[in-house]
Amino acid sequence: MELLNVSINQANYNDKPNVIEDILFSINEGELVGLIGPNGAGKSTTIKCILGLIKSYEGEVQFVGPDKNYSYIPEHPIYYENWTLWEHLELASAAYDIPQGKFVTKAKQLIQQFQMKEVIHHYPSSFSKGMQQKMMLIIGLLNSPDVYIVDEPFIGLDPIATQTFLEYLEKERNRGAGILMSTHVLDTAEKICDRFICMNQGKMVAKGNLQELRNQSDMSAEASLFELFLKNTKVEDN
Ligand SMILES: Nc1ncnc2c1ncn2[C@@H]1O[C@H](COP(=O)(O)OP(=O)(O)OP(=O)(O)O)[C@@H](O)[C@H]1O
Repeated sequence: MELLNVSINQANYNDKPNVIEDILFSINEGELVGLIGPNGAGKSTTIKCILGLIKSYEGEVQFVGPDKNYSYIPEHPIYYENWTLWEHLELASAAYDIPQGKFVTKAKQLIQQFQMKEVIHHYPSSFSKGMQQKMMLIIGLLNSPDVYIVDEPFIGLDPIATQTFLEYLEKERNRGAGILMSTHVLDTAEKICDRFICMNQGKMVAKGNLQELRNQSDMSAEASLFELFLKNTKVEDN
């Protein structure tokens, strides 16, 4: 069953027209879709359109079915300087309207799993980049949404946190959540994603599962996601 339908004809920033064009895909229940492409390809812009942060795009983004909720895990940590980790979680819980008992159990479980117990009452400005990223993951995972929109979650995470996050994603997929995840970490994406959307210079240049990408790209049955990425995003020298 479809959870999210994205059909963007074009989007622009004030001074830049057609930053992305003809982006068309959907996310189904229990599916993890990888959004890949070089720096500046338009992945974050696509995500911003989905989140409603770019008002001037042409097209439609539709969460299918009644009362669908989503979580956004940003690429760059966003936080309030004067609020502790726990206060951030309380704020998120209020925003998501999570019952108090359920919130406390889930928040403590996530804090334990992401090894942040020691800093539960500390300010995120005192955290390392990876710890700030873990706080973003914990906030994003708090409300068990129907859809996750995740923008490059892996940068700065240590291997244990990466493993914890991947296990969580797998659990959430089994529950039926759909996930759109932008990432440059192609070896991980190759292992965990069901399908891929490959963007280059604002356009979708390939989409499908690994085998479909290989067929579309005229590559062998052994071609890795990295090789498919290179083939589809090659910039010709003038
Ligand atoms: N706020 C902005 N104002 C103007 N142009 C922008 C803005 N944000 C991004 N762009 C431009 O839009 C294009 C797409 O950028 P976007 O951030 O979507 O790429 P990306 O695929 O997410 O890249 P990366 O992998 O580096 O995060 C780039 O040419 C970029 O310069």
